[in-house]
Amino acid sequence: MFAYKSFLFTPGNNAKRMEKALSAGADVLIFDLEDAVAISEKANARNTITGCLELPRSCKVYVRINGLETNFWHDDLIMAVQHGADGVMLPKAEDDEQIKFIDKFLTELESKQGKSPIDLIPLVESARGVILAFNIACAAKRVSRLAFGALDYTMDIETSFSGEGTEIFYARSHLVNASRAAGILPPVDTVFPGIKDQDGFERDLLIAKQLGMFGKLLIHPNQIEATNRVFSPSEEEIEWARRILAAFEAAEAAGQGVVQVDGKMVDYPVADRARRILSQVDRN
Ligand SMILES: CC(C)(COP(=O)(O)OP(=O)(O)OC[C@H]1O[C@@H](n2cnc3c(N)ncnc32)[C@H](O)[C@@H]1OP(=O)(O)O)[C@@H](O)C(=O)NCCC(=O)NCCSC(=O)C[C@@](O)(CC(=O)O)C(=O)O
Ligand SMILES: [Mg+2]
Repeated sequence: MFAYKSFLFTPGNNAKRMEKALSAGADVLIFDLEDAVAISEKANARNTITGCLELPRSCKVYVRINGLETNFWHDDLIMAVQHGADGVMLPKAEDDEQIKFIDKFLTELESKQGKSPIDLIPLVESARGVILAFNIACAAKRVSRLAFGALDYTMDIETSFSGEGTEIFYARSHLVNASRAAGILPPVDTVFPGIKDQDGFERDLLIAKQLGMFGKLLIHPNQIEATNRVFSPSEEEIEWARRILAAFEAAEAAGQGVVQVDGKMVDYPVADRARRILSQVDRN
């Protein structure tokens, strides 16, 4: 599974915006049936998304279904599988039991409809979800990665979303650690609500990247460019990786497992990081 960088949410009852989003440059669109759609609009949004899923597309399209605590999730899932969504996002993901339940439902639905398995991204956005993140990540093979929802999470832990990252430092790091331990892709970071605060947004991207998260949930097209840029290797990183690998491979050929480059020690983990950067360049 490829590690996508930019995931743009678009409300599922707005056909014009969903259609436009298809060419906005995000790796993934998330047509939303949950918190961006009023209760009275849920059935209309499901029909509107059905139409948009039929449109030709060069990006992936996921559907954020309603949570298992609602009466909507069942029809949401059937629509997503029936109309060829590339993945589904489960909001308010709290534990592995939920994931196993969804996985079983999807497996039965896919075999009935002769469809291949759809990707599942649990959106972790509560204290319980964070503490059980490892169990959630291991609960089904179709879970490619976790996503973090800080707006609901900060409400759940009775604080507020500062935009500086202080109050979500632990949750972000815990999701990174749980994902690595479970052997799945790094988690996708939370939305940043300040759609006019480009500097704050870019700072938030860099903090998330440094903590080991990869990719970001977005709420506006003007957040796509910075996200794709920050989560792609920079020219400096590519040049550094090439230099490190050349020096390390020469040292290794001479029977050494460690060498100094630019005044810093380079051993296997550093060389592996350089290889990972260059392999991401090839994939991009
Ligand atoms: C905020 C606002 C209403 C502002 O609208 P405005 O109209 O004032 O924006 P403008 O700047 O005037 O738009 C300029 C041009 O961009 C187009 N355009 C704007 N937004 C677009 C878009 N999203 N998709 C495609 N196109 C778009 C627009 O159509 C126009 O196109 P055009 O007319 O052609 O020029 C709008 O952005 C919006 O609805 N955002 C998505 C909100 C959403 O999905 N929330 C749920 C997911 S988060 C969540 O649930 C939290 C979480 O669960 C998860 C977590 O945290 O990670 C948690 O718990 O934490
Ligand atoms: Mg939420």
